[in-house]
Amino acid sequence: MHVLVIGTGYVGLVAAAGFAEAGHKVLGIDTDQAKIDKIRKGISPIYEPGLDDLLAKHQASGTLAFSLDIRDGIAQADAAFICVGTPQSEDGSADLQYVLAVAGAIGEAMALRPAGAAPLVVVDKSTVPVGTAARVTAAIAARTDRAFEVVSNPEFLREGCAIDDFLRPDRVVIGCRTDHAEKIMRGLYDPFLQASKGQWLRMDPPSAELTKYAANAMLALRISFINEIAGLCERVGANVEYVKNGIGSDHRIGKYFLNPGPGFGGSCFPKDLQALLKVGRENGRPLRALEATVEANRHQKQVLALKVKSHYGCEAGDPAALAGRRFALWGLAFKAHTDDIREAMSLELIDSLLSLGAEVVVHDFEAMPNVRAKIGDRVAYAEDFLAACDGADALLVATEWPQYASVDLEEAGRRLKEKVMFDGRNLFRPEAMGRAGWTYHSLGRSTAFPV
Ligand SMILES: NC(=O)c1ccc[n+]([C@@H]2O[C@H](COP(=O)([O-])OP(=O)(O)OC[C@H]3O[C@@H](n4cnc5c(N)ncnc54)[C@H](O)[C@@H]3O)[C@@H](O)[C@H]2O)c1
Ligand SMILES: O=c1ccn([C@@H]2O[C@H](COP(=O)(O)OP(=O)(O)O[C@H]3O[C@H](CO)[C@@H](O)[C@H](O)[C@H]3O)[C@@H](O)[C@H]2O)c(=O)[nH]1
Repeated sequence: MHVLVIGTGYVGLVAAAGFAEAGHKVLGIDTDQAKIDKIRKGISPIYEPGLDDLLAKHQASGTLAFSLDIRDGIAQADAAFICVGTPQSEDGSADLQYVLAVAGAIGEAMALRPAGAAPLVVVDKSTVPVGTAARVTAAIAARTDRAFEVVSNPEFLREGCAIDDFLRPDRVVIGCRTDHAEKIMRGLYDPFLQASKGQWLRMDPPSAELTKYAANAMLALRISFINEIAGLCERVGANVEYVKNGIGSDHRIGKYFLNPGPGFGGSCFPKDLQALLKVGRENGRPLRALEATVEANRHQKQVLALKVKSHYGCEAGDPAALAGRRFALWGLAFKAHTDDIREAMSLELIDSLLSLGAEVVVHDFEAMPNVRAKIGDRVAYAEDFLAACDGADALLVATEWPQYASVDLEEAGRRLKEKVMFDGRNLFRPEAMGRAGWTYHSLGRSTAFPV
């Protein structure tokens, strides 16, 4: 089949490479000339494991190409995927200007399709609020009388394992009204569903649109819930890792995606939660559990800074207790295996420490260039994560890069002034840390002291 993928960011680039991998002929479109130039050289503009290889392989074989102009591929396309951004507007709603601009461009270009061609399946893959398929339909129909159908096909990939998520999906959700659209979409996704034994879920477009937001809201709710349970564990002398296993062993709950952390971030959860809250308010159905999820996360993003302040006595009335202290911070990305720092808690933590007069030396395996571009020299950058510890008062962990978990702790301890750690990802076992001479603060577990 012939596929147009419009917008070559995280989602579009992965989808384009993924459909090419399944043997379809794909044309990726973006308005960003520099991005297209880079991709044409086989270089991914984003850090996503495995993506460079797929881009190079399929551009070389001729199944995958890129262009700035939608008109280059519209005539023969069976499906056109809209994968542009839907950022958060000031009022919290999803900003649809890019989606609707693409819809307009598709409408204009439809005249290039042969009269009598099968209806073009236009696919909303961007995360969009309920009712957007209808708005995209209206925007295209205002510009053409050629046949088309708009379907909703939300994307569930996670950054850092996007290729695998795309090629082996748990499920593919399709909101469509006709069998023609379903047949085209099924033809595109069947190879992936066969590989993953994933489910094919056909529904109406509004249900598909809402499924995407509800999925992210449910996942975020789990995280805020376990984070609050972790806070309670600390107060009552329980261990959140045991509690997690205890509740997760019930198959109705499950153990996955239930790790306490320093607050969720990223390009999706924060904005999608706000967009869903807005839809709820607009429709007279406020989503109170979701409001609490957001509020809990706002608090959670401060949790490491609060532990640091309490350890050094700021809260006991000495506001200057952090002045002149130096902290090593491991991890800047909002999670491991990505260079993405959007809504990353590390940035809030840095702000808190700097505002109290501390110095911060940071390390991340992929995200340092993005942080440098955002906050420049407000922090120092260490090329090596052990070097970040040199002369620091304490070590803070914000991102769960696996390399941090297998560090030589003796060496890290030798480089610090004192063996003190604030671990926002529970990478180590408190008892072992205490035995190794550390003061070890983590989440939902009692602080370990040197024994
Ligand atoms: N990033 C994720 O992990 C993820 C996962 C699932 C769903 N989503 C959703 O998918 C959508 C895209 O997200 P993303 O992270 O890929 O965004 P992104 O910002 O990385 O990429 C969007 C791309 O669209 C391009 N673009 C903008 N206007 C255009 C136009 N008129 N024509 C052609 N290209 C245009 C931009 O230049 C950019 O390259 C969003 O709605 C997002 O919520 C993202
Ligand atoms: O047990 C967990 C799991 C995640 N997180 C945090 O939650 C955030 C989001 O993580 P993750 O979901 O892995 O990353 P994303 O790449 O943002 O993916 C989410 O957002 C995408 C965009 O909508 C969806 O497609 C995915 O299904 C959805 O998981 C990060 O800050 C994680 O550190 C935790 O704190 N504990």
